[in-house]
Amino acid sequence: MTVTRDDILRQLSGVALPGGGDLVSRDLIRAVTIEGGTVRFVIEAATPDEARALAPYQAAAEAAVKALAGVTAVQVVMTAHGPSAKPAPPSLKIGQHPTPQQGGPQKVSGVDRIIAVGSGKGGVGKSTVSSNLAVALARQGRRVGLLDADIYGPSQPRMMGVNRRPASPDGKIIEPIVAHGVTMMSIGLMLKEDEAVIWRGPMIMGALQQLLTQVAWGHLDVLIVDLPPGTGDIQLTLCQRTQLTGAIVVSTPQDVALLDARKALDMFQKLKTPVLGLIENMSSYVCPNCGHEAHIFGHGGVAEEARKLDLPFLGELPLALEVRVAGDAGTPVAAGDGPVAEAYARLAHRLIAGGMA
Ligand SMILES: Nc1ncnc2c1ncn2[C@@H]1O[C@H](COP(=O)(O)OP(=O)(O)OP(=O)(O)O)[C@@H](O)[C@H]1O
Repeated sequence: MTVTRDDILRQLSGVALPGGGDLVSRDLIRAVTIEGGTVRFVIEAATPDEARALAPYQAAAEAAVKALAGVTAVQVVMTAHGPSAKPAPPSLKIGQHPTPQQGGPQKVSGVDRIIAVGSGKGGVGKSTVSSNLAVALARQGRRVGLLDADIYGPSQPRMMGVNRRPASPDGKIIEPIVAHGVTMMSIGLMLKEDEAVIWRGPMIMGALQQLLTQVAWGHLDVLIVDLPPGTGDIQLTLCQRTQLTGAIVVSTPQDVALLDARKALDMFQKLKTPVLGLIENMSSYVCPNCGHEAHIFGHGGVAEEARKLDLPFLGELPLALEVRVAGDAGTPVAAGDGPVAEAYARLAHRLIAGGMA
């Protein structure tokens, strides 16, 4: 049996690295060649220090590839750029007219599942849920991507603690950034801080298409897409052009938020995107001083709505100061321990058990 490049990358994506990700998702594999039963490849670290840290994983990489049927010999070379060989600044410009697409919604290469996280109303915690869910899934061993598609108000760079511009040395492919074990990309990383995006629909569609197809996502079990609030061009483009596993709708229990959540649900149904379930965020507040539990935005409204619409209710997430503080500090609360991290772990487990992530 002849081994293929994809077989090799699949094996190498099983070699997990400290700090999250694996040899493939962190984009460290270069120059894969196959000659008969002999496989050669290069592990290319960014710096000599990184190469030293990766040295113990070279043998694991070799063993993983050797385990493939048809492979008789494996030669791995570890290289490192000198400190001066930093990735070139991105020459790829985000924002262009979309290229025509034949046929119906398409898959994103290497990505097994795509979950869109939406809300009708802004500020209900959709970005918070997206980042925390991504981190919780990664902690349970899934290969997770996070795409911040909130073109008008990208908040994932702040929430995931990333402010480095992704490199695009060839001007065609963008190398995503790995943070908290999640491969992430946001349009916010490609814009200057304080730069406003003033685009019409076609430009937005083109930018989304670039973020999906020109980012080297690697092999992912699931890509979480953090949508902007509402029911606009991004939602329409994503649902019509990309094969989605489904959508999750986040709402607070407040009536006014639920009203908008219904619109988002209606949109996903019209676009024939399966709704995987609803999440109630800011469900209850436990006073850190006296332990009293209050329901600032009401309670149970989202579960009730899910029941009425015969949709799965995926869970409640509390309103907690630590959630906001962790988000602002760039380390999602799900990366730590405690009741909120546990709530996210349960949510992640439920999605994995259901084959959704
Ligand atoms: N459960 C929570 N407990 C405390 N603060 C929260 C919680 N969920 C979200 N927040 C905070 O509320 C604010 C809005 O959250 P977030 O940005 O996630 O909402 P959004 O729905 O994505 O908003 P937008 O519509 O602006 O994209 C953030 O400051 C966030 O830290």
